[in-house]
Amino acid sequence: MSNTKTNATLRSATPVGPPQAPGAPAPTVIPSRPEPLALVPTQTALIVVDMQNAYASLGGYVDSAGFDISGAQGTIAGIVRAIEAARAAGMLIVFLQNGWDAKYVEAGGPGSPNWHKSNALKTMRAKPELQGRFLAKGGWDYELIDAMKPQPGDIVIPKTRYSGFFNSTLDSSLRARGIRSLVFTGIATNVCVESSLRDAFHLEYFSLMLEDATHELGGAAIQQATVYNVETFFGWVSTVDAFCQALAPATAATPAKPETATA
Ligand SMILES: NC(=O)N/C=C\C(=O)O
Repeated sequence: MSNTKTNATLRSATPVGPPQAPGAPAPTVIPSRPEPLALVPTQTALIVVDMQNAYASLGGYVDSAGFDISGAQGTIAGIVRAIEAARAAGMLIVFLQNGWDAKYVEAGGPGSPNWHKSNALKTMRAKPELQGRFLAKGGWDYELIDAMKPQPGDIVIPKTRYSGFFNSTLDSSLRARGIRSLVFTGIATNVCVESSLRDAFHLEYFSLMLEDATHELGGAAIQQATVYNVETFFGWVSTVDAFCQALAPATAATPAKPETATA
């Protein structure tokens, strides 16, 4: 929770959200900071960022590279609850999946900043016995964790860089379905979640981040930095409990209608 003076001053009780055409379904108001956010569930997608063994399982890439993922279990439980509530309310569920082909061509060579900054690539270069282990399509590390297997109607979108919008079909998939608002969950708060949410802002989506359904790479202060950035500059911040409770009436009124599977 961010307690800055600036945010306290700018907080408001009046809901905001995408404009609605006359006759559009009534929005659901999610308690959030700095204002409540009004979302129409059928025009909203829950984005699950990179919940792969690489980021959420012991022995995966970030664990092997030395990051602390001891909090990931709580994050997983929060995401599972958010997915269930979102699906029941008729929201689209989108799983982002980060990685590259088995030969790492998509990762870029020394001419790409990704080659120099990716801790997966750096760890494999430092320990050649691990070469091919991390984030390679077809491998265990790349797979979504067991708790998050997509269901019919969900969408899985591969990506090769931190932002889910870069060189991917995410934006066109959302626009084709009339999606105006996004709810962000996943790992890592400060890398792929924040990169994707920032791009969503520039593409005119209203973005909500569920802070307890995200996990950082770098420590608690890093988590707070992203929460501050989202709340102050790029979107809105809420919790899994607040999200699920707000959607409960919508869930009762709107039976889930899965779309044609594209996963
Ligand atoms: N999913 C992520 O936030 N990834 C962060 C770092 C990486 O992929 O190296």
